[in-house]
Amino acid sequence: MTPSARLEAAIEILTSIISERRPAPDALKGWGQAHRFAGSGDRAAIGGLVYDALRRKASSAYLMGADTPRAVVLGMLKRERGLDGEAIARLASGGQYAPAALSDDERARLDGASLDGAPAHIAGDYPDWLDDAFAQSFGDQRAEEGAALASRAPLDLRVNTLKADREKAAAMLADLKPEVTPWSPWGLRIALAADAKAPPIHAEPAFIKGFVEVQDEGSQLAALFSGAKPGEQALDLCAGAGGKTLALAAMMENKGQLFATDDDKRRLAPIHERLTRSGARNVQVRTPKSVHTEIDDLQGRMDLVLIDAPCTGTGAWRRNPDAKWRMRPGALEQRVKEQADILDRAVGFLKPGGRIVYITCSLLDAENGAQVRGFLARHTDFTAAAPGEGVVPGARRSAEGVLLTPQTTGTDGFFVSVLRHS
Ligand SMILES: C[S@@+](CC[C@H](N)C(=O)[O-])C[C@H]1O[C@@H](n2cnc3c(N)ncnc32)[C@H](O)[C@@H]1O
Repeated sequence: MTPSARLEAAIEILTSIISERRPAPDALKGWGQAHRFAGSGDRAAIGGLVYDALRRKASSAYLMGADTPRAVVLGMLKRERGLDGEAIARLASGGQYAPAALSDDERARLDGASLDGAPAHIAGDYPDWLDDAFAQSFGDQRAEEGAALASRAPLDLRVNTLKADREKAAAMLADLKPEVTPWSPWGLRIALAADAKAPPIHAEPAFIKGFVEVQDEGSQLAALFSGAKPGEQALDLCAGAGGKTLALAAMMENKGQLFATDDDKRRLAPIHERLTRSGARNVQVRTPKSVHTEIDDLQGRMDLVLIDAPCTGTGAWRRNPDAKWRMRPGALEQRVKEQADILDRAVGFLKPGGRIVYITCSLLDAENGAQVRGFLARHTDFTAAAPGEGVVPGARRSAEGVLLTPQTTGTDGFFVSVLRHS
């Protein structure tokens, strides 16, 4: 396909995402099935255009003075890809399979429009209704924080120290030019170009042998900040597919016990294969039963209960730009209630002096600082602390926890609080 035809396809797919409220992966897959002639390079390039348009939807529409899918895609080429009016006119040529030729107004906007004077939620590309929440978290930095959250994320890997060290893993992955991540002691980073497909990391010998796992550096740091130690008794209460569990297991060097569970057995299922590959031998997976008795025997026995809580996922918008425009206020209320319930449940599993490490991939105070303040008000025998002092100098620290963001630490957004029983 020509670059112009890819652009036309991206406009068509964005139309289906916006007008039919279709999830982006679903719309991209549907288009691929209906256009079998498109090769994998075409599909990756079109996916890159669609995701970049979603990332910069509000600011691109503002530049173009219209919020149609065509305007958003054209504006994105200027805003995200740095193309000038001339280059965009060559793509939108009006030729066969190409988008219609630029109107005079479109051309004028692509040549001259800017974001000067745009409100924070436009310059930061986040939903208008979240502006108060962003202001609470970031004050007058919210446009910059939002813009960083709208950027493309790299591919981060965590080196599994049960099997390899960073040098060895990097040498095995040399073709992909991995770089050491700035903060995590286990991280390797692979930069992704806009049109490049993510490398098939699952097919790399380093992955197959369990030397590396895919994990954002922010998620690695959240695990690091748990302070899990060899010999401890630890419970990962929201283990999901096991991203944090695997990191904790490596920190514990196969000594002590790590229990992993989750409310949803389908989410938990992939953990078994991942644990086998990792060489972790001190992890017991407790699959949920219909009546929740699977971890009753752990009451009062844990040094550490990790809660990687269900949350709005606002911190992961770099990876899932579709989600930010689909999020609704009711989802935040629901998550806040679930988080409070899980925090209260965790208390019973601690031994005296034990700690809860509460993690979200949210940037919203309701799920972070306010959630911790609520917990402390209900449980006066706990204190809160922000972990990781000196590890990540740019991160925002508060009495309740530490907040990592794409803008300050170059990671996904993560909040971590250590709640210690006194
Ligand atoms: C952020 S995800 C966990 C991600 C995982 N820890 C990782 O690092 O890959 C949150 C998880 O919490 C689970 N969850 C939601 N409500 C829960 C509850 N009440 N108790 C336990 N787990 C719950 C969800 O099924 C989901 O897998």
